[in-house]
Amino acid sequence: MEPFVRRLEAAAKKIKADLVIKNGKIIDVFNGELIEETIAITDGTIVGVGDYEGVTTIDAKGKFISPGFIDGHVHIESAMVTPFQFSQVVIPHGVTTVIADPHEIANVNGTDGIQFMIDSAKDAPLNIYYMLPSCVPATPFEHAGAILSAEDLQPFYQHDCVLGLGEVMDFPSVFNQDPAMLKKINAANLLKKKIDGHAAGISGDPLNVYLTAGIKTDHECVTPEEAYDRLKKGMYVMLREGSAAKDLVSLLPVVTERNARRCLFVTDDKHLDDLLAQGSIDYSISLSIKNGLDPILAYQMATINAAECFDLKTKGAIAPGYDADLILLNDLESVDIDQVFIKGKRIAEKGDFVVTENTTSDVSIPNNLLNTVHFKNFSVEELQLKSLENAKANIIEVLPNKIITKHIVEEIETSNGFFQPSIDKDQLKIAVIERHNQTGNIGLGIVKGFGLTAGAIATTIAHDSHNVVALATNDYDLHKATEMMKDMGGGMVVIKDGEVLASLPLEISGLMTANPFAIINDKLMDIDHALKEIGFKGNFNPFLTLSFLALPVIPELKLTDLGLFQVKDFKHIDVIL
Ligand SMILES: Nc1ncnc2[nH]cnc12
Ligand SMILES: [Mn+2]
Repeated sequence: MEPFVRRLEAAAKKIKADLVIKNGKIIDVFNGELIEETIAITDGTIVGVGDYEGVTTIDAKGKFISPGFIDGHVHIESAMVTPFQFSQVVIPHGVTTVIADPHEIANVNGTDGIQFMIDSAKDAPLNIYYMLPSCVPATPFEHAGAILSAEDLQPFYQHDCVLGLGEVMDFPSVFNQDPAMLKKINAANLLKKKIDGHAAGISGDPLNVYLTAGIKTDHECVTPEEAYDRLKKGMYVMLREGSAAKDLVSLLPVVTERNARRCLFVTDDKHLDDLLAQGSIDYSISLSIKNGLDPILAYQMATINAAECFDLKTKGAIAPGYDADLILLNDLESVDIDQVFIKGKRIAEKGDFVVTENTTSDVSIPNNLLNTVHFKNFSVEELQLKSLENAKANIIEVLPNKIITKHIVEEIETSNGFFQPSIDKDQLKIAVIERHNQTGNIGLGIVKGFGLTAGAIATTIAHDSHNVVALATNDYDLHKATEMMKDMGGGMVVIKDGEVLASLPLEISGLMTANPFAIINDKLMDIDHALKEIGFKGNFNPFLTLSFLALPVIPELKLTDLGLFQVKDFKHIDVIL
């Protein structure tokens, strides 16, 4: 019997459902209530909520049953693992669907990177949808490993997993009607696809340009006022709780019974160790409830709101015709997950991944995604920053758990005509080394707020162009750290007195590794210990924070391979005044 007919027969109780789940307290996301009914599932689809019998019966024993959680905006690469591995990490946390934006790997390997992410997702039990990278490179003020045009993106719209155009970050290119950007936006609108926004620091009338262009979401709000302004204009607001950007609690005051349906949860960028230790959207729910949000609103934000934002018509609810992506919970407020089902199949139990038929992705890594760190050798002297006695400088000040930075001006120490990093003043040297096109570009700057007392750190995760970004207390360790990036083919490294204290190779585009996530987590622990040896005491993730200092579309002051960049005026400025 054809599956569709089987489902109708099961719905009509003319045949038994494949599976029924009895005695559960179901979250009815439409009425916002708990209902005690039986869920009938056939061919992975919910065919009935009511009084049903099934070939197999699961007794939920009074547990709560939620629709599977949806992460509305995530860069999978930021977890440093492949989509297949990523699904094994997030499913035990109740995430059954993600909308991902592969612009990280696209900035390194262009369309080959996007294709790899789509192929790698096919093996994964997690429902992975993609938004196509709209800004590669993010701005004209940096060099990435690719330049993606509307023509490059067009073929990918044929994939069912592609929902639309990913976060439009280059606001001036929309505001000034740059032809290349308008072509990408028009293509998505003509195909009636979704378009994600990124409107960091933009409010009031200029924001109308985004909405008029069809850009309907934003994940960059850092204040309730910004969120309110976006909701008023018809935007969906994505409350972000990631590893570097933790904006959820400060945004919660904007959420009311009346507007909650236009709010959803996203992680955006969450490191593997945070996902394993803290969780994903499950953590966002529990954190929201802990901070006073009504539990039902929180579960609606994590499920049906995200599904409706992206027109996923069979996701986000426990109702006939919806996919049987659901979670059994022991407790709603603490989001204590007992079992996770995807399309009616039990995938995770008590926080562990239930072995499914395929536990390793059989997608091989294309060669051109390996060994992607290319830059000419340079001397330590080329890392020096010319300065004057008693000079002042434009300095990037980092804020814990934020990806925005402050632009401050301070007096710096100078000797022999060059800037001297100062541990007392917490003024460290930062460098961005272009690694894709052998341009030889080295952007130099000064950063405050990391508090390192020795050594250097470097990584090839440097949003969004993913050049090498390095931070140091001295030029020798800075040079060694950047050299290690080339030797390792990308990743993360901690250096002290010329020695490698800890490292994590990321062989795929310098962003991810195909190694099992457990191995990566151990190496991240080693890195945490090594960070302490160079004096890091902050309550934030220094590598993730460092990785955002090269992203010139997030206020206030950032650094690209072309130099210091003042975001509000969208222009480069000198370091030394
Ligand atoms: N929040 C963000 N905005 C733009 N690019 C990003 N890459 C990773 N996170 C990002
Ligand atoms: Mn963004």
